[in-house]
Amino acid sequence: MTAMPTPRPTKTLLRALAGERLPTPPIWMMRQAGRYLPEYRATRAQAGDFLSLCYTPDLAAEVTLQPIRRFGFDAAILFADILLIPQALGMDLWFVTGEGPRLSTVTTPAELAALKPAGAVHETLAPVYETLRILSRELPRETTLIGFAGAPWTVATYMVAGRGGLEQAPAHALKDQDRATFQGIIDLVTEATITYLSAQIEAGAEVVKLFDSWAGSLRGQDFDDFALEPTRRIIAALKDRHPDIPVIAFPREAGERYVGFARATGANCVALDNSVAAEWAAEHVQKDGCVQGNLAPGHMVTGGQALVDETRRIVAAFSNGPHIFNLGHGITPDANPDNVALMIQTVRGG
Ligand SMILES: Cc1c2[nH]c(c1CCC(=O)O)Cc1[nH]c(c(CCC(=O)O)c1C)Cc1[nH]c(c(CCC(=O)O)c1C)Cc1[nH]c(c(C)c1CCC(=O)O)C2
Repeated sequence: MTAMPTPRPTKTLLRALAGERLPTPPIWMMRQAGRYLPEYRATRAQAGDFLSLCYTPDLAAEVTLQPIRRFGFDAAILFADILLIPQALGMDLWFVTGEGPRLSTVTTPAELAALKPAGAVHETLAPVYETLRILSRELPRETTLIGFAGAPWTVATYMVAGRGGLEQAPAHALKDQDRATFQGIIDLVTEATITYLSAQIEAGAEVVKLFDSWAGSLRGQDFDDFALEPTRRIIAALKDRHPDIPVIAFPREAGERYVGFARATGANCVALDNSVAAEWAAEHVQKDGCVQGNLAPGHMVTGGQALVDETRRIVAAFSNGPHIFNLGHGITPDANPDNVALMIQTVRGG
C-alpha cells in the first residue's frame, strides 16, 4: 500500500482537535449517558447492575447512543468506567448503591506482584471493544466516537484506598512512604492503559480521553512524576502506534499546572474543570491548542438565565481559538434534561 496523505477531518469534533477555530464549537458532555436520563435508568435496570451494563456490549452501546438520539451531541463517549482496568489486572471491584466504587487494595510489593501483567487485560475488557465496534456501525456519520481510560494517578488512588470519594490520602501516604512500590503501581497501570487504549482505537475509537480526576491533589514534583509523566508516556506510545489519533487530557483541578500541560504531554486538547475562569484559560492554555470545557455542572440542575449567560460567556471567551464545549465535570443525577437542551440551543443558536 502507498502512503496516503492524511485527509482533513470533516467531523466537527475532529476539526477542533486538529486546531481549527469553528464558528460554533462542537459540544458533548461528561457523563452524558447517566442517571439524569430516564432511558438510561431503564436500560440500567434491565442490565441489573452497573458493571453488567459496562460488560454487556448491546446495552452499553444502547446507553451511549441515548444522549445522541435525544440531544444530537457532536461526540459519543464509550460507556464504561475507569475502574475496569484494576479489575482487568485481577483486583475485585464492586459498586455500593448510593456510595460508589469499592475495590480490593494493593499497597505492598507482594500485592503488586500478584496482579496480572498489562497484556492480560484484554481477557476482561474484550466486551468493551465489542461495544466500540457496535458504536462505529451505529453512530450517525457526523458523530465522533470517544474512547477513554483513567490516568494512572487517579486509577492508582482507587487501587490503594479501595474506594473513591475524597480519599486520595492512602495513595499520598504510599507514594511518600514506599515510592518504589507506588511507582510500580503507576508503571503497571500506564502499560495496561496503553494496551487498553490501543485496542479501543483498533475497535473504532476516533479520539481518546484520559481522566485524571484527582490530579489537583498533586503538588510540585509529584505533579510532574504522577500526573504529567504517565500521561506523556501513554500519549507517546499511542501516537507511535496510531499517529493520527487525537488525545484529550483532563488533569482536573490542575489550576496553574494547566499551563503548558498540552506541550509537556503531547495532548491535542486539555479539558478544563470549572474552577478556572474561561478568560484566564483562553489566554494561558488555549494559546497552545484546543481546550474543552468548562461550564459548572450545577447549571444543569438550576437552569434559567444564569445557564444561558454563563454558556454565552464561555463560548465568547474561547471564540478566538479551537474549543470543544463541555461541562467542567460530569453531569449529576439530579440534573434536568431540559437544561441540557437549553445549553445546546444556546451554544448552537446564539
Ligand atoms: C473517577 C471516575 C470514575 N469513573 C469515571 C471517572 C473519571 C471522571 C470523573 O471524575 O467523574 C469515568 C466515567 N464513568 C462513566 C463514564 C462513561 C462515559 C460518560 O458518560 O462520561 C466515564 C468516562 C460512567 C459511570 N460511572 C459510574 C456511573 C454511575 C453508576 C450508576 O449508573 O449507578 C456512571 C454513569 C459510577 C462511578 N464510577 C466512578 C465513581 C467514583 C462512580 C460512582 C459515582 C457515581 O455514582 O456517580 C469512578
